[in-house]
Amino acid sequence: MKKIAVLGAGSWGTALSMVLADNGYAVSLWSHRKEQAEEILNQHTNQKYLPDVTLPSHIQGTNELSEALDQASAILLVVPAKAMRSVLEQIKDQLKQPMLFIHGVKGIEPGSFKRMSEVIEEEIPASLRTAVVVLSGPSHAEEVSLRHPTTVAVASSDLEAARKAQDLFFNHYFRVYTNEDTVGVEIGGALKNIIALGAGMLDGLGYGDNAKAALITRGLAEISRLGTKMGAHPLTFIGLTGMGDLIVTCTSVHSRNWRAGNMLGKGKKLDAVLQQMGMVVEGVRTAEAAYALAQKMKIEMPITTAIYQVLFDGKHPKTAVDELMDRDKKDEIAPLTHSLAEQIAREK
Ligand SMILES: NC(=O)C1=CN([C@@H]2O[C@H](COP(=O)(O)OP(=O)(O)OC[C@H]3O[C@@H](n4cnc5c(N)ncnc54)[C@H](OP(=O)(O)O)[C@@H]3O)[C@@H](O)[C@H]2O)C=CC1
Ligand SMILES: O=C(CO)COP(=O)(O)O
Repeated sequence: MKKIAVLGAGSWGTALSMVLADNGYAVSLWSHRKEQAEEILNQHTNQKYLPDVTLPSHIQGTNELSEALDQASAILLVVPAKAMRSVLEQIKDQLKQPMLFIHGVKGIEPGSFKRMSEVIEEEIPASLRTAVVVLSGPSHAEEVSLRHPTTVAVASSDLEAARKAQDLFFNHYFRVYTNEDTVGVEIGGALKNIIALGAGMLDGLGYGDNAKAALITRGLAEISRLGTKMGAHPLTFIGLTGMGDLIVTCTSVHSRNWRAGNMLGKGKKLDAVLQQMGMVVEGVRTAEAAYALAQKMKIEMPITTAIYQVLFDGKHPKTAVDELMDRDKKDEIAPLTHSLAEQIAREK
């Protein structure tokens, strides 16, 4: 039985381990907390992150990175974005041969504002990695752990590596598409969390479906503007990892970003919200990163800016909505066709 090392034993690392175990792989699921690793190993549960789920017995919990990596044929990283670099620093001296690196992280590194595949490529020497693949799409861990039908994309500039990742995860309830646009898949997956915070705020304020549809659609427009400027293919944003993930995260009660936004919309303070969540809410730090990138690259991102101001400048969510509605009159499509023309020119 081939072995996969899964690093990060939160909701998503655990749910993806179940998919791999269902596909016949032995999974070594690493937690940085000893008691959690022992719970997974001995009780076959992960009560904090996926209560009421029984894990297949060939998912072995471990607190030792060396044990997780021993004999593994691929590494799946599923830690919060802010922890990615430190986990890579801990594993790089333990790698004995080049490995396939896959990550399922939807965030941008705080401070450097780098995408996760860039962080992996910086930390792991080329001689120790065969390729880097990102797995992303509309996929709440809670539903995957119930084996409900789910679709995702695996993206890499190395299409063969993406196909290998597709083979690892693909099964009758987990349908996996390949994509060659790593930038678009990573930017869509990370930035949808900011819009999901906004969706929660709208619901918390008591607004309806019109406002939510507007937020999702115009949110996607500004994500696409930034993403294409960073080199993404514009069509990626209407796929699973763009529009698909926006739909699920902005409308599902499973979404931690939506739930956090909802509490903010009802007037709770950010610190209290994050404390109550007790799980990663990637959209908060990603809002900081996207706001900084938008300023640096001179991209208009009014919704991201408004959410940033609610999170960090104490702006009331209702004031943010009012200001967005009162902005200058615009054309809907012209700025997008401009980005598309730029992309076509780049590809020529
Ligand atoms: N949940 C989901 O449905 C999905 C999540 N994702 C993405 O997956 C990534 C992980 O999220 P998710 O699993 O949901 O998060 P959770 O909050 O459920 O779990 C995070 C896990 O990472 C651990 N962790 C925190 N800091 C460190 C560190 N410094 N070193 C090692 N481990 C650490 C936590 O440990 P501790 O318990 O000690 O805090 C916990 O086990 C995020 O980028 C998220 O956007 C993507 C798709 C779906
Ligand atoms: O990315 C996700 C679903 O596709 C999970 O979103 P949350 O982190 O908001 O729960």
